Amino acid sequence: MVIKIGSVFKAGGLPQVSTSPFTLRHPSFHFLPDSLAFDLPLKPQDMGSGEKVFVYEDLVQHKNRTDCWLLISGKVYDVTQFLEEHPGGDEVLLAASGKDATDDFEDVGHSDDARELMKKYLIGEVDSTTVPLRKTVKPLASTTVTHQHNDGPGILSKILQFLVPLLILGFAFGLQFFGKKEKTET
Ligand code: HEM
Repeated sequence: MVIKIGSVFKAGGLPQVSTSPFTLRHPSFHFLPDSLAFDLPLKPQDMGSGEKVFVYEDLVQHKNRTDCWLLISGKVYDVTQFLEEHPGGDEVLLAASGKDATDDFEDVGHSDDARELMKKYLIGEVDSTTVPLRKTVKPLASTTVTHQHNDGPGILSKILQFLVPLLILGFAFGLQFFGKKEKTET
């Protein structure tokens, strides 16, 4: 039976770690008598700096004007008090809550001051194993179409432009030649 050190359990909707600073008691094994219950030794760095560890699903419950959390680069920020002050407006923050907002945040190109300010709202981090993978795959159709435009029809139409007049010319000469031949025979 393997337990990942640093895994999170929820009690009353909130993730919890055991009260002892370097141990974590997993509730999945609550059926074990206390004498058999095991505490996993945790190194201080596993605990972070006393920050809470959340699961990704927790974010869904904090995406409104009175309770707004952001997930940026694995860290969770409670920006409820910052909504009104945010220079980019509250709407963008609300739209970026309830999901991984890393790309939204980075796309804006926030200043160093903004990154410093973030620390004020940091409340914990998210268990990375609970975060869905980000989709970065480009649609296949667009690459195929570009490819076809460059090679396929381009070359084919050039060949046809050259061949069609030649064929018409050959056909005309052929008709003339056979027409003359028939006349001389009669
Ligand atoms: C804790 C999180 C955040 C903090 C502390 C923060 C802070 C700031 C600050 C200080 C600025 C002023 C410009 C600068 O110094 O870079 C700013 C601008 C802006 N932020 Fe944020 N921001 C946060 C998250 C986000 C997120 C998730 C978005 C989502 C798209 C966002 C969108 C914007 C936009 C659109 C602007 C305006 C940029 C402009 O007008 O040039 N911010 N933010």
